[in-house]
Amino acid sequence: MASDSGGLLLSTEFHSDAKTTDTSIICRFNGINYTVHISDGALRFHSLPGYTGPLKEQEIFLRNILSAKLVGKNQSRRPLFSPRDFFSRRTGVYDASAATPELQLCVAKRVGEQKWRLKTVVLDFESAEFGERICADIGQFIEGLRSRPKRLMFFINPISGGGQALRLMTRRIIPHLKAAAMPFDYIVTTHSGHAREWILEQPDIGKAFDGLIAVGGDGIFNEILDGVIHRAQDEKITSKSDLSSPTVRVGIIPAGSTDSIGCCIGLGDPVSALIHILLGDHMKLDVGAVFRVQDGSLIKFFCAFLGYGFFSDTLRNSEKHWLRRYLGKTRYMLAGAKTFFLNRAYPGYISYRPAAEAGPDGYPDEGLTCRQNCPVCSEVGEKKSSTSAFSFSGTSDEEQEWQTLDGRFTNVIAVSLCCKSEKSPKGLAPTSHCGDGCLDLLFVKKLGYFRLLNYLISTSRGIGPRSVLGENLHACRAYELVFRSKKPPLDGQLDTLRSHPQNPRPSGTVMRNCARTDIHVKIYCQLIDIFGSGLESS
Ligand SMILES: Nc1ncnc2c1ncn2[C@@H]1O[C@H](COP(=O)(O)OP(=O)(O)OP(=O)(O)O)[C@@H](O)[C@H]1O
Repeated sequence: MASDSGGLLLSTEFHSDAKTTDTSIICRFNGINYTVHISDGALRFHSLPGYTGPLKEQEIFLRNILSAKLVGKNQSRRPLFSPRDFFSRRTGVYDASAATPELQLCVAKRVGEQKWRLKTVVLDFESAEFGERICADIGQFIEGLRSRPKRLMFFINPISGGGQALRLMTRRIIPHLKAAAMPFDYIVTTHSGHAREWILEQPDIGKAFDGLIAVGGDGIFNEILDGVIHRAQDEKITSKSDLSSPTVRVGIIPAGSTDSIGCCIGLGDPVSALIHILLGDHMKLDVGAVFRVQDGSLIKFFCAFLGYGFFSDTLRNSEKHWLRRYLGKTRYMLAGAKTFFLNRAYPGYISYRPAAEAGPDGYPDEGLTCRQNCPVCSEVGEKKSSTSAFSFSGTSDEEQEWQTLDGRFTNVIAVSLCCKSEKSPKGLAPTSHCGDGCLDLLFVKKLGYFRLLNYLISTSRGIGPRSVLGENLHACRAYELVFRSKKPPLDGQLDTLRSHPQNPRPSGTVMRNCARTDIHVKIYCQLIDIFGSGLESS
């Protein structure tokens, strides 16, 4: 997992030319004269003798510089973010004949928790030659950063978040991309499934782009996810498949109504999410897959949440087109109120293969949460890269005993991330990890109105589900799950399971296409590489 906290420099890839670094180059920075040189991957400024102010030494980490350009001093004094820079009247072109050029650096800066912004730093040099040398060294360093994307493709869902995605793209994202000199293409989707179709049709997507970025909510991101995973496989995907990881990275700029995936990996703020993409920060994510039990065929991939019962009924009710287009986030409140008053419970016959290292009673309600450079995910990642037998299950040990459970459930959820959002600050499963190769399963048995309300309020206040639900909650961490809504002929044995066409319709965003089908859910450990660096430790 690559990450950058604040202004820390992480790279040692730069080997500056000794002649350049040893020479004293004098520049003016924030009105103060400094000698400047590059060492240990940073531009270092030392004030000249006689300076008595507080800013005797300063540094800018090269790792955080996104672009560097020389402009003639009298040609452009505008900051890089002036909207005028992005239209044809742009005039900031370096003129070698200008006697005193200035170097404009576009620098990523952490300005708060999970918040990054681009700043323009202007350095005035005594001579054009000095400016050119520093600019060339910075350019060479940036070129050498292999994790930095060179070209990006954006998919903008015009209906995400009640129509905010397009506005966000034109007003904030494109100006920042231009400031960072990042080449990009974009598609404004015209229909559901557009992004996925486009990805599947492209001959060499991994060569053309270093990242495919969703601008919208979790739905458009899942389309991209589905497209890139299908592209990476040579054969048809079934429940027996061991999937290859896509070569192209994916990303998300949150502009949807809930943006759960973005929130779980520290990308709740759109501009900060873009800056992580531009810096090339990336991490691995588990991906869940839903198969038909009957024939093992793939129904869908998911990256955060799979549900049956309360949350999925709410999502399904909120998916009505006109609600989505005009009501944005409010639609979840209306749909939630309707689901609450109906207070349905559904039968479920469940088998699951528990994860080896689950807590004392099978599930760690309190414990280590997934953060930047998470030790749990790193350990699993190392195991994955060193063991050829390692498949989806987080371990090469396939001998885990299957467990069974049945009853009537108000809510059944399987998550691969903590599923944080504005409505649930700690998430539906606060201790879930992004890349541990496990599903967190939460089975909420039938609840009365009072307990249901209590559960919903506590979720929105960040209180763990176990303390509220007690014995009404069965929670566990598992590698795979079989869910049936009608009693199976033989419990716990995958080979003998049959589908039941007369089953009630399962609900939820992921399950809605698999009406009347028994499902087999598997988690694929660290299958995709996503731009982002994880939640910062608070
Ligand atoms: N042009 C389009 N017209 C209609 N639907 C689209 C279009 N482009 C994409 N979609 C579909 O819209 C659905 C919802 O989109 P998305 O999740 O991005 O927004 P949202 O619902 O506002 O956000 P969230 O999922 O965070 O609540 C997705 O399933 C996607 O396939």
